[in-house]
Amino acid sequence: MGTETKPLTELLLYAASAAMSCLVLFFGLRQLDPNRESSQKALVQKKELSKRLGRPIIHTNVYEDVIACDVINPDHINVEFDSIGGLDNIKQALYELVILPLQRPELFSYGKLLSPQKGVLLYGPPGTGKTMLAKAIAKESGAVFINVRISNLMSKWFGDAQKLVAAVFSLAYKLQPAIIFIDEVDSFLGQRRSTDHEALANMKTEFMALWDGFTTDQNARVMVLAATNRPGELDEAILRRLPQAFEIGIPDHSERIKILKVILKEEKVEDNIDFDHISSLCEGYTGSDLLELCKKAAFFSLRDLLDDEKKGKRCSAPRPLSQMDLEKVLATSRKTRIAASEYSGLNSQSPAWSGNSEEDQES
Ligand SMILES: Nc1ncnc2c1ncn2[C@@H]1O[C@H](COP(=O)(O)OP(=O)(O)OP(=O)(O)O)[C@@H](O)[C@H]1O
Repeated sequence: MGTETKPLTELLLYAASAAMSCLVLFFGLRQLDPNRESSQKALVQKKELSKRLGRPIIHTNVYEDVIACDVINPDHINVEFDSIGGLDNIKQALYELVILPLQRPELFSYGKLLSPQKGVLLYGPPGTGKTMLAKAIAKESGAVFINVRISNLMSKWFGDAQKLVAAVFSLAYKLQPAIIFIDEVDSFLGQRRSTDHEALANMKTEFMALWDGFTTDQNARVMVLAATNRPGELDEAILRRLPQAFEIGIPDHSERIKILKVILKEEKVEDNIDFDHISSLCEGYTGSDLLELCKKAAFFSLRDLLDDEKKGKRCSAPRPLSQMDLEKVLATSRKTRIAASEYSGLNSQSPAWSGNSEEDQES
């Protein structure tokens, strides 16, 4: 090898080792990045969202990326108003107050009287369908559903919680129409206590300020839906921002019939089920209890199929669910109005707007 090629070889070697060092540094730092996993997840979500919106990926900051993980594309929500049994008056009111302004904002631009609500509260016992209703609203209005998890904001991102709260609103604005859903709102925006951590107090203040900003912005197709089992624990300042509140109470007899029919709509069931009778055996049951009842009842037909198989019979599918299956479950469960009584105990100091409760209507 000639003496003139030696410097060239050395140069190449230097270049190769410098390139290797850069690569090692680059990949090493990427591995050490604590936000790597959530950024990757958020990028996938962003691509999905941009596909639905039919436009390039929106520019987001790192905080919005974290929130993007909790954004649900309405096309992927499998709950619609028809999947909810009962609550007919509430569904109608929510259509006018929430869905219409998101779908057809131009209708609400004539004068102040028709200016859209920016926040609605759903309150009532657990399992009565508040989350389901919020998702159905997002589905029906084509709005992205941002499920704000306070635990997410407060846990590993504790120091940045205020920035994350800001990101909830800025992302909602970028993706509008959008619904910001805050489940268990009392745990986040409940009455202020002297024991509240400073970060939580700051987060609440930030949330209220941003919310007020949206309320006055006519171009924002963003709605806050809040849900709680403990309306009595909400801060006065929050109640003022949620003038429209709906009690999602324990269903009555006719609503239970509707819920049972909705739950069993797509299932294989016998034609002669006496829904009126079954409903009368389910006093105090919530929609969630009724779902559990039907799930347990469905196991009887599965057990029959397995028994038949043991006896050497060939069965292609379990038999349809029968009235007897439902009655058997009801006979073994001692479920009464526990949920209802717990609820009224929890909310003995009900706010002024909770006057028309299920209990009142029935008595
Ligand atoms: N009115 C209803 N019609 C049909 N199904 C219902 C109804 N209410 C509740 N369910 C069933 O119960 C499940 C639980 O309801 P959901 O989570 O919406 O209740 P929730 O009021 O938000 O409860 P929590 O306060 O515990 O969050 C729903 O996913 C649905 O399957």
